Amino acid sequence: MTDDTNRAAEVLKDHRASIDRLDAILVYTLGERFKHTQAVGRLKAEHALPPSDPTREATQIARLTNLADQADLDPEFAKKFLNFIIQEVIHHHEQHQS
Ligand SMILES: C=C(O[C@@H]1C=C(C(=O)O)C=C[C@H]1O)C(=O)O
Repeated sequence: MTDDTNRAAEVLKDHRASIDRLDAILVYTLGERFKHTQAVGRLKAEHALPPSDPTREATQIARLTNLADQADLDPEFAKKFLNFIIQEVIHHHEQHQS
């Protein structure tokens, strides 16, 4: 291996260590978010509220799109990602009500 290749391997290792830490943050963050949404689901079931709230979702999408812009994250990706999570939450809420 050349010095150049060795340096590249070190840089790659450092990036991957950061990626692993960030992935852990994402997983723990999602775990905490789902704890709250499950509590919301129980509350909605107890009070006969609908599983989804399109007005709240639209507010969140607008907020996240704006944050994504500031964070150099593709806003379309941020939107798709949040929608994906929200659909899972709504599915949980439907299960609470059945
Ligand atoms: C968590 C809620 O339920 C649903 C899920 C949402 C979410 O995951 O952020 C937002 C709105 C609702 O469609 C809520 O009403 O706040």
